[in-house]
Amino acid sequence: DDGQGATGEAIIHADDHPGNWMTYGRTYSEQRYSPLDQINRSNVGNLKLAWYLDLDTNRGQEGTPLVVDGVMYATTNWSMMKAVDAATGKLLWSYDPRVPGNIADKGCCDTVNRGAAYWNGKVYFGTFDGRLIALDAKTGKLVWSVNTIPPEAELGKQRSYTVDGAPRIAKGRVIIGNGGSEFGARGFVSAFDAETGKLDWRFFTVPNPKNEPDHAASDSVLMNKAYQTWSPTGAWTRQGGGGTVWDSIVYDPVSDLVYLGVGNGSPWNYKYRSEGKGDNLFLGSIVALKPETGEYVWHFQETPMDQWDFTSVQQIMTLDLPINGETRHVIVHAPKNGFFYIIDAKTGEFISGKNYVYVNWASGLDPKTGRPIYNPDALYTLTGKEWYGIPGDLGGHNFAAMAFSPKTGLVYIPAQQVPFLYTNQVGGFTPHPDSWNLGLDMNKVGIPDSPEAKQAFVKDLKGWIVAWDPQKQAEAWRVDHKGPWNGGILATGGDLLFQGLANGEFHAYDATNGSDLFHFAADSGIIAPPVTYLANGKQYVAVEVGWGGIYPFFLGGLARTSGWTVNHSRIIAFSLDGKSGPLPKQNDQGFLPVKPPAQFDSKRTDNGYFQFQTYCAACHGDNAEGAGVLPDLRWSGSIRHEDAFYNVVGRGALTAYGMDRFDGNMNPTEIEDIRQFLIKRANETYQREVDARKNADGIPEQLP
Ligand SMILES: O=C(O)c1cc(C(=O)O)c2c(n1)C(=O)C(=O)c1cc(C(=O)O)[nH]c1-2
Ligand SMILES: [Ca+2]
Repeated sequence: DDGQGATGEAIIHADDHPGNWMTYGRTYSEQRYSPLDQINRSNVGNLKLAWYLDLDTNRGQEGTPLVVDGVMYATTNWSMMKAVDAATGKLLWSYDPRVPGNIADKGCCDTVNRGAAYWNGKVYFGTFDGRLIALDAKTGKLVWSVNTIPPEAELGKQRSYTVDGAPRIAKGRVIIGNGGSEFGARGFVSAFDAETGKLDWRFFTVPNPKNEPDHAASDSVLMNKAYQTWSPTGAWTRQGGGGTVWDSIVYDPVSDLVYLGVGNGSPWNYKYRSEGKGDNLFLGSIVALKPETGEYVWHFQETPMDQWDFTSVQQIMTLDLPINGETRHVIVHAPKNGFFYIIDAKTGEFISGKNYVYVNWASGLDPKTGRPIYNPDALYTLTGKEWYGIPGDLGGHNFAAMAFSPKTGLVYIPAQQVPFLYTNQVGGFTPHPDSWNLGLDMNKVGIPDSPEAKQAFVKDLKGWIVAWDPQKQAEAWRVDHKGPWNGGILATGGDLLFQGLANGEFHAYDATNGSDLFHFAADSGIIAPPVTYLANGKQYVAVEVGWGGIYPFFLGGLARTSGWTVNHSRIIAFSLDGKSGPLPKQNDQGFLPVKPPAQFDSKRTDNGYFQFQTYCAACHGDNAEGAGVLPDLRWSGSIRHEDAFYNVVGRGALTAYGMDRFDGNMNPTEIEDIRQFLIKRANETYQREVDARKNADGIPEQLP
């Protein structure tokens, strides 16, 4: 017995039953390539909607649905699970773990969920409040549920642990990480027995603040190797250090290793975090572990001294690649920092790396070690000056999955350009409970303030597919999109690529040259990756529709430049003989501008802006302009009266809908300052937004 079990063998031999999609990236290699070819270049133009299922959450949908023997298991926003007849879209059962509404603000980036794992008749998924749940795949009944966050993780006022990534299963162990590095967190992953839910091992990705044993699998490597790369007294000792594993965890049966994609530092500010000293292992790294024990095997650090939110959590893919006449089993990786890495999957040896998007923070990688050659100006926490970084905190590529086609030899990356203005917090590191704690000036970061700089920033926003040739380490061709934050990619044996876009269109492209062969109006922005499967012998392509995630939350109104849609979250599925026609017409005007109160106290609006940017902007949009996912506060009824506003923001009248109460963070005067600021912003922008609704695309001509 090699410990794989029947499901492990089925995933390893996925191509023997290509009708299923049994794990997040379809195979352990996470290539997101399906050999199915009933739908191909010659007939994809006839693709039709086969069914759709409206979801009960109109927020970001990032899930990869699994399909096992004709049943689809889809996770949706607020950590809900739905089992659906994959041929008809009929709901078979659903499971709501009842995540408390007031914890939406404990995560940085929308209450999303990226998917489930399947093993031996059970489906597994994580919840935003930190649980891992196993359900009977047939009935949807609870088998077990565990809290993945240990008490010793110190869930304190400044710490936060949320789970939104898909669990992966290696040799009967369910492995799951979490998010939280924007608030304060110490990253770790846990492995649970798939049958019983019993904790098997745990691995912390950054050292114990006192360099003491955690009695975890990571103890020896952290104490012997990692601790020396941190200053002993930096803010990380209180703030956790970061390194959350919030997305990619991959088991590779060829090397028999588990790979973790490790996230950014906490706080972001390297000067405050580690007194400007050390590489800070294992931030921005891939770490390889033994699946049975969690024992450390190797690591490769992509971003030493992280200060840009350059997570290496982005999808880890393995493939066999001819390099200098020899086939090597490698990891290919396109993390946020903008470089495409090829790494030996067994040893972690750096083979090569090249930027797949424009980058200004490094001029390249050292050809021997793979260490970035820094632009000194990019080390803004050391220079003390502002830095307009490309990529910015959202990366050249974020959670949207890339795909590889063994037929073309190309990797297809949903790439983007979203700059970020990095500005240090002055006067030392000051954390705020329940807020992003970056060590950056929240009034100045992100998007530049002056109208000219803002216009230039909008011009810099870009989104496209890079077809990347890993053998040449060069771009083969590209498909341009309207803007950033488009969906993940699926490649198929029909020589097709499928991708949903931020502007609400679903497309099929020719995998050999990018020609646009099919598009469908899904009416709402798509950020999730499509899957394909067979039901009753017929090929379907399906995707979750729903606009959200961090991009529209934080960029707010500017995110509309990717294509304005109003969110109606759904699962949609296509086949060549689909009969479900176009989607029904829905409200396509979004949150309509409502004439605001005329009066506001201009002595209070500056502090209101400060409080808003600190506590509200990450969800309700920079400078109070919404992007159509959560309520646009400029037009909210509650800004019309001081008490009404305080009931929502201070006392939590809307906690059931995901709006936490903030009376523990701000006093009534500060909350009223925010209301005054919102009325000011509503007056400044009302006419522009009314006029914008008359444009065909609903986007203001003058942004900002
Ligand atoms: O540092 C972290 O712990 C953390 C967590 C998450 C998350 O859990 O979703 C994101 C990020 N960082 C992040 O940097 C990021 O760009 C991001 C985008 C998204 C998303 O789902 O839209 N999540 C996250
Ligand atoms: Ca982060």
